[in-house]
Amino acid sequence: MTGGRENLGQVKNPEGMDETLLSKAERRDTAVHVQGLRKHYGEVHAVKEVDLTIKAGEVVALLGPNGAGKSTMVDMIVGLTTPDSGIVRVFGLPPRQAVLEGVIGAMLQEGALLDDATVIEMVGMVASLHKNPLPVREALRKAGIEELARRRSTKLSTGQKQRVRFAVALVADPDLLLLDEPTAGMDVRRRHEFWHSMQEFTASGRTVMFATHYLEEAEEFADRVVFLRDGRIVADGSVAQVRSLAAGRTLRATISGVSEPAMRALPSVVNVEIRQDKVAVLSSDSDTTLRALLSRFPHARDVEVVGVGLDEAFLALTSRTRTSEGELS
Ligand SMILES: Nc1ncnc2c1ncn2[C@@H]1O[C@H](COP(=O)(O)OP(=O)(O)OP(=O)(O)O)[C@@H](O)[C@H]1O
Repeated sequence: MTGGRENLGQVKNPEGMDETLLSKAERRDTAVHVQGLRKHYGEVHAVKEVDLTIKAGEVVALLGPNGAGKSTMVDMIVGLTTPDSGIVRVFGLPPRQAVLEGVIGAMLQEGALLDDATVIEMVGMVASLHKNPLPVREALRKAGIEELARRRSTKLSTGQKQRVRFAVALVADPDLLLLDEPTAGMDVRRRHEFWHSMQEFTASGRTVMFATHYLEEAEEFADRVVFLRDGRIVADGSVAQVRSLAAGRTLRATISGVSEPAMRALPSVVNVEIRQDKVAVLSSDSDTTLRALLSRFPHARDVEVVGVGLDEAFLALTSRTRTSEGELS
């Protein structure tokens, strides 16, 4: 750590948890700091004890199946949902303060638009709430909706509404953009335009965290992928790690009397599924795994090796338990 640290001690934050104060330099370099975050709704534990740090300038995709807790996480980072316990800091600030200071721009799934206002009026209203907003026309241009400026929100398509929400998020000229399924409802061309605008934003070194169901988007636009399942981070790695996993192969075979630990013990095995005597093994190096499998189980029958799609890699990842470091192996 560099100099300038103001306080190295542990303090009690308002939620009653210990928190290490960040130095000025760390506050500048750490876009999101989440520690021991939990949220439940009745019986449902939407987010369970999540720790996450995002450095300034990172583009992070939050992936996970329906109900994994992605929106709850995003809502807590934006300050719309209060955690049961845990800490959230955005560039060292509590979420609501970060929003008020224009540090966070958010584009949420259910972000309401005013029926009677035009697009330019809505974005203008939000701009007037911030200290140093972008000129409204510039926010519209960046979101690719200049031509919709005089349109009322009742006359917008789903994809157009998403882009208006994007302009609302951009107009604060934030350091961190939080996006919850930003391209939902957009066709392929609009999706590309959207991500093009986003790249313009990230090129200036700003931080983005987006929740998505689309692996291709995560692969193409994120530096880092965080997988959530059942309210926990089950994997956290660079896009290169995910790519190498997706470049793996599945070996299928029929092996009588097979056990999961025996299959997991084979080299380069990432995931194992067994149904009766049918085995499917996800491998990051299928040649090595195949040689070991045939040597260990010479009676294996119907052996085949097939490519793994991103979807399969994703399912394998989200069905695994987290390693001690939380990294992809
Ligand atoms: N306001 C709420 N009241 C009750 N339960 C909720 C509420 N919000 C979320 N949940 C529950 O918490 C869990 C996590 O939901 P969340 O919306 O965070 O997941 P998600 O990963 O964003 O899902 P999706 O991809 O479907 O949007 C789910 O079981 C959901 O039903």
